[in-house]
Amino acid sequence: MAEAASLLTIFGATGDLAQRMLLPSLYGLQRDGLLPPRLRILGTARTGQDTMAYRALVAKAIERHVPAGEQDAGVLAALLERIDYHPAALDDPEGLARLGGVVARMRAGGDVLYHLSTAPGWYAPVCAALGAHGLAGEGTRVMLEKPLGHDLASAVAINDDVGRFFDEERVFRVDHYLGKEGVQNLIALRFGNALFEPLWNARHIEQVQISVAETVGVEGRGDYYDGSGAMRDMLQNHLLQLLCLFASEPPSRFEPAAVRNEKLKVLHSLRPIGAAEVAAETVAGQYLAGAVDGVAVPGYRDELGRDSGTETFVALRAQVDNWRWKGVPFYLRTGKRMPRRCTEIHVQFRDVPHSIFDHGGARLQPNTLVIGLQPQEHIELRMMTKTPGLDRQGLRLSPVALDLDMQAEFGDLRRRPAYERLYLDALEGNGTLFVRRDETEAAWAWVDGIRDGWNAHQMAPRGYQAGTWGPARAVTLAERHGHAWRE
Ligand SMILES: NC(=O)C1=CN([C@@H]2O[C@H](COP(=O)(O)OP(=O)(O)OC[C@H]3O[C@@H](n4cnc5c(N)ncnc54)[C@H](OP(=O)(O)O)[C@@H]3O)[C@@H](O)[C@H]2O)C=CC1
Ligand SMILES: O=C1O[C@H](COP(=O)(O)O)[C@@H](O)[C@H](O)[C@H]1O
Repeated sequence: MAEAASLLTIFGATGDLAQRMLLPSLYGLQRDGLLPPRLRILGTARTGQDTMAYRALVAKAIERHVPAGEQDAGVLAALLERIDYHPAALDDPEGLARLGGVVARMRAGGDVLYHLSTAPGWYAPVCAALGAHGLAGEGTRVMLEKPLGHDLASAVAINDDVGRFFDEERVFRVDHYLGKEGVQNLIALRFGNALFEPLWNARHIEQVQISVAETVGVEGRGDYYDGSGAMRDMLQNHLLQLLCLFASEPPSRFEPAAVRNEKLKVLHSLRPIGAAEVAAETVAGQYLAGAVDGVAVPGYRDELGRDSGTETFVALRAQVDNWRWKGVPFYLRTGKRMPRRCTEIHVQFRDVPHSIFDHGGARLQPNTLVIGLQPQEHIELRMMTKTPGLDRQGLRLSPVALDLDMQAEFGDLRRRPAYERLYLDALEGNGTLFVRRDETEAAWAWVDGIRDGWNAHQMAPRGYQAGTWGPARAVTLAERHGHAWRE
């Protein structure tokens, strides 16, 4: 493991992501005493301001985005004490050279973590400038925000540009879902219990559903989102990462190479969905005006203020062609303006081979396991049990849920932003919960095949009313195979 960084330099330190997520996460780490003791933080952006003005912006961001019950003047003061600001326009070589001087001074011979929280178009010039000033060598690492390209070719170009200055072990590609407690709990559930592994395969599992539903629309990010859509914004990264963690073989260790090698094998086993399959195996949708939580909301095009063929919903049936998963459908879906916010994995086990309880029309229901990631973390195992009481026809059975509620189990848990985990790990040089180059490129290759198929058929997204679970066609996608989405 690398030495803990002595300097964190955040590019884009005045931006929305920095204010809503990054600074509150650093505050959380400061509060829990988890920041490396010597760590200094250097914020940089285009805005011309001094350190005191930037510290005032940080204080305001903490006040707005950290829950009131977690705010503490002493913690804030200690965090602000670590922070400096230096303005630099990324298209100004002299400005970048001056910034380089500040970095060289502040790192004081220690390791540096650069977090590029800017538009990806800046990654290449920033890395080149760091390289030119001798600030990209050993002891430095770089954390990259998504989107990492909009297709395979653009992802390769970004990776090549960054790779000219930073070796792969020093590149930390963010998928913030990997920093979520619930996602790490999926890893714990699978590899910390002997119970599930024997059942975790096509012999015992009938179907798997991975749903990431959002109630929000595009929230002022319309310009970015309209060039992206649900497939590239969510499915290419977050949903495929969840699929990989669910479906991978057990890694030999919880360490970067072992975990990422196993995830990569899953991506390579995904059966391509191309022009011949897209109509049957995928559904794209775009929300129309409707109501979410009883509040009327406009349609996507009205929100955007222009016409658009971008999908805000996608559902598909994926197949992982390997010994473990042959024949098991993985239904993935994600969408904006759904009825409720919910990220969960639903596993349906196979029916019992022969039922001894088939009397009076009674039917056994298959066991199900629900791994809830958001908004609450919970694990629910649904099993058939005897219905209490007497019945002339024999035993009657009912489904009952064994429910593990993490809040109830572990007390009043603080909801940690994913970036707390990600910063902690990147500062210490641990890439286990970051995405390796080959993973992101394999994910793009698979998604590009689907998008090429859509383009070949000129498939336009189907409308769905805001506040519903997507176009009716998404229901038939599963029903055709005898399955139903869990809602
Ligand atoms: N916001 C979000 O929820 C999410 C964002 N991301 C990604 O994070 C990155 C940042 O996003 P976000 O914070 O929303 O973007 P913003 O547009 O809010 O912020 C952009 C930041 O980049 C700086 N910047 C822009 N142009 C220049 C320039 N020429 N020279 C120097 N600095 C410049 C801005 O500085 P200044 O203010 O001084 O102009 C600002 O600090 C993007 O890659 C985005 O895709 C990923 C997931 C979610
Ligand atoms: O990466 C993204 O994720 C958010 C959803 O993240 P969550 O942590 O709130 O589940 C999504 O809204 C955004 O469009 C996307 O870029």
